[in-house]
Amino acid sequence: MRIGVVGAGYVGLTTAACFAHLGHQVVCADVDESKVEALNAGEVALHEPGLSDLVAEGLGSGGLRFVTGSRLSDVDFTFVCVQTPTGADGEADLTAVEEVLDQVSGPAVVKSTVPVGTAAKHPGVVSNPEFLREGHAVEDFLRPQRIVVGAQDERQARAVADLYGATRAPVVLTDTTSAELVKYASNCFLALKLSYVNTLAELCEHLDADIDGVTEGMRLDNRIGASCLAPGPGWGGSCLPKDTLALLATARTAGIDFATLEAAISTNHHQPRRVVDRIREEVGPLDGVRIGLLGLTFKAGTSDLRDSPALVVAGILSGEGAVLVAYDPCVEQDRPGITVLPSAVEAAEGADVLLVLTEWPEFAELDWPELAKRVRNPLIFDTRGVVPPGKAAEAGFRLVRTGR
Ligand SMILES: NC(=O)C1=CN([C@@H]2O[C@H](COP(=O)(O)OP(=O)(O)OC[C@H]3O[C@@H](n4cnc5c(N)ncnc54)[C@H](O)[C@@H]3O)[C@@H](O)[C@H]2O)C=CC1
Ligand SMILES: O=C(O)[C@H]1O[C@H](OP(=O)(O)OP(=O)(O)OC[C@H]2O[C@@H](n3ccc(=O)[nH]c3=O)[C@H](O)[C@@H]2O)[C@H](O)[C@@H](O)[C@@H]1O
Repeated sequence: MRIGVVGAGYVGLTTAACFAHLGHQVVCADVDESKVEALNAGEVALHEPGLSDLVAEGLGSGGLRFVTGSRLSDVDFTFVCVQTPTGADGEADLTAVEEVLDQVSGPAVVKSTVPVGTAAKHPGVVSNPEFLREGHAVEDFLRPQRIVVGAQDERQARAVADLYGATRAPVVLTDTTSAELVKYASNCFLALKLSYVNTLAELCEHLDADIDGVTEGMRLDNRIGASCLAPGPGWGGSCLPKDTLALLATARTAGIDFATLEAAISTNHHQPRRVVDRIREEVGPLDGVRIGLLGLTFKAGTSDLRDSPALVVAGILSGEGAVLVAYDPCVEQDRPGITVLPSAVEAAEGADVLLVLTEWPEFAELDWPELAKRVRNPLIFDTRGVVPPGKAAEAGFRLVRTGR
């Protein structure tokens, strides 16, 4: 099939490259001219395993090309993959989506996360929400756990589902409104789980229990499931925060009191402050205290800093006068109030505290004796549970772990 994709961000570029890999003829448009130029030269700025290879494969075979703009012609389907940031009152801002939909001539398929009821306002528009995780975008697209397609008639829905043919995932065909709600319902459920576990971690600290043991016992129950049970400095990223606010706004408009979702959001706001409070309890006032941050991205496996809880924690620390340096395997540029250094050892130089904010696996393998030589005070706060307690203790560090 001839597939058009509008938007070459995380979702659009992955969609375009993967559909080309599945044998379709794909053209991907973006308004960002420099992005399009780089992509046509095979340069992929996103840190996504396998994505550069698929883009190179598509460009090489002629099955994938990039153009500047929003309007595509001579395609069988146009996938809309532009951003939907938080707008007024928490609702998703549909400016970019509406702009693209106004220009599509043939069948349009919305992959962007849009408020429930959006597709129904546009005759013939199909909803096909995307569930990929950053850092696993290609893997999740090619081996999805499900494909959800909402359409006004079943034949149209089936035609869109068939585009994924080779992925053999379970397919849910439904109406557009339900498909749009599946997306928000899923992201918000993950947020509920994460806020629940972050509060459990806080409780563990007061009860002298160990969150790792607690979640190990929970995750063996299939009904609970194994994912989203690792506590951290709060959930972030470009989607969970905006999608929780958007569903809450939808519920408010419908006159529904979505108390569990509201609680998940307010619990999350409390997490960065909790990290800072715990550090202050240990070291006293933070003015002039040098802190070596390990990790800045919103989670491991991505270079994405959008809505990163690590940056929220850093902002509070900096507001209290702490001096911040950082190391992150995927971040090179300084951030406001944070000097970014090229290695963990350099971030440890002269530090009063080391603070782990992202669960990069390499943080489990750091040269602890070398770090211990560099710091001024051998104290580590680990909000992600990645630092091996035995090795840290052997090197002379005192380790404080969230939820333990
Ligand atoms: N990032 C993720 O992991 C996931 C995101 N989503 C949803 O997918 C949508 C897109 O998200 P991302 O890919 O992260 O966004 P992004 O911000 O990375 O990419 C959006 C792209 O669209 C382009 N664009 C904007 N307006 C345009 C227009 N009128 N014509 C052509 N191009 C235009 C931008 O230049 C940008 O390159 C959002 O609704 C998001 O909620 C859904 C699942 C996963
Ligand atoms: O709509 C979206 O954009 C996507 O949002 C999330 O994907 P993503 O934002 O890539 O991140 P997750 O891996 O879900 O993590 C979200 C946040 O929760 C945190 N988290 C996750 C898991 C966990 O056990 N503990 C934990 O603190 C992460 O550090 C991160 O800050 C969903 O997992 C995807 O299914 C969805 O498609």
